[in-house]
Amino acid sequence: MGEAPAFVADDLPGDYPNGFDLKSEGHNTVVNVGNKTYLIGGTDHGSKSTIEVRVSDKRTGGWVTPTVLGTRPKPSEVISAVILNEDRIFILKGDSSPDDCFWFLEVDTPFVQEKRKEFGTEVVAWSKGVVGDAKKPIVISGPSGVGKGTLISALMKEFPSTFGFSVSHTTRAPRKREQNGVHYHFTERSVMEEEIRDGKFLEFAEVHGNLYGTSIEVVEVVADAGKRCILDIDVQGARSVRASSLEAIFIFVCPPSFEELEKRLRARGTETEQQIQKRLQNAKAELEQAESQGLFDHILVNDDLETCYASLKKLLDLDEAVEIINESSPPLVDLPRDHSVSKIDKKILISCGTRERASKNIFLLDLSSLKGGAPGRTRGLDIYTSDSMTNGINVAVEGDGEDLHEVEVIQEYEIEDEGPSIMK
Ligand SMILES: Nc1ncnc2c1ncn2[C@@H]1O[C@H](COP(=O)(O)OP(=O)(O)OP(=O)(O)O)[C@@H](O)[C@H]1O
Ligand SMILES: Nc1nc2c(ncn2[C@@H]2O[C@H](COP(=O)(O)O)[C@@H](O)[C@H]2O)c(=O)[nH]1
Repeated sequence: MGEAPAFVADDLPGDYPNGFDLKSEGHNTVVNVGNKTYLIGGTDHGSKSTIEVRVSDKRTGGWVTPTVLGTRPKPSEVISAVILNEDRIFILKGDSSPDDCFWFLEVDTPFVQEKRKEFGTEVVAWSKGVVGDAKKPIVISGPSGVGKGTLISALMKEFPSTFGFSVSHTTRAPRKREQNGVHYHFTERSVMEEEIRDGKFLEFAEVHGNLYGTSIEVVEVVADAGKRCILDIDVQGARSVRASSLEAIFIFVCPPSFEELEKRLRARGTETEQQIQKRLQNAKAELEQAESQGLFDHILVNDDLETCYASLKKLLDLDEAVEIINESSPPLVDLPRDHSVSKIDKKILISCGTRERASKNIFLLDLSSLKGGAPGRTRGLDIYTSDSMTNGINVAVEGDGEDLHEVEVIQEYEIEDEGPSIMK
């Protein structure tokens, strides 16, 4: 079992850090992961009003405020936590809306380890848990002028409810007809550099002499709208996303020939001769890198536009002009305010009821098929009610309900075949 203990002041290595005090005890949870202690919660949120995190290394003592990546959850008066794989903490917010009760705080995933090196600070990353199996984001790369934007526009036009475009930030000047916030978030280099230092970007790269980047927030906004995110980014960016926890499908679009690429770039008429030369020069390197082992899942040759678009739809499993709206809208669960959690293998048991009045009503959260992670969303959570489990589950609540954390599973439980039930 990897259950986090309930908050007790004695668990703290030292005094309360800033933003946490005695008043907030019930709103906090303390989790020990390896040599580190994580204090999650706090009441002194100020105007930002989000859950705070402090970290203490048992070897050095004292509290550190980490660099926090991803959207932070709103505060909760009832927080429970469970450690998963020693690299992330699963958080349940008992008094939150159904779409806001499951969260993951990544503390030592490969993404966090990389960012820790990059920033030279303690780093944690939030990711919201999504019930059900939302589809993976799509990363589309390829040399400038190959037709990525044209293909993406066609997809967005034909399937407006399915896809959401990740509007990048860039320091390049807008072209005629490009709108701020629609095609790009046009920004000053100094502002973008500061935001990069603050950890706001999933990835960023210097491309053709300008800075481009995908903000974590943009990807989360698309996911929260229930849409599948499409990222149009260069090969360096694709490499960074591949290294992150954001599980995506990576597609590289190739021109039929270098001459045709040059023709398209010139015909578009948006770059100066000098810029065209630079983009063509970079295209050579990008075409070579497309072959890098394990970087791209699919390579599409954009010769005839219609044929290429049909191939793209085929590999994304899209039926001709049939858009399934809300296909993956997640099932909802109303997590009771009074509950306790325990972990067995890859399953989490949520027992309802107060400590004084124990109830045997149990929800089971299956974590075995988790996908994705910070930044963005952790998908694939499955919820089962005690009704949908056979009587193979036999839970003994020890004592008089005083300590509901002591839940002992006597037999292995089975789940009926009909799949996850939807709880409201
Ligand atoms: N299959 C095709 N055949 C001929 N022209 C095409 C084809 N696909 C796209 N084009 C044209 O090529 C030009 C470049 O396309 P687009 O702007 O979509 O490229 P891009 O890959 O998004 O470029 P960038 O990376 O610079 O944004 C456009 O004028 C577009 O109309
Ligand atoms: N790494 C990233 N690359 C990006 C991003 N947004 C766009 N791009 C790539 O830049 C070039 C040039 O684009 P243009 O609009 O100036 O023609 C192109 O290859 C895009 O894919 C980003 O957020 N990150």
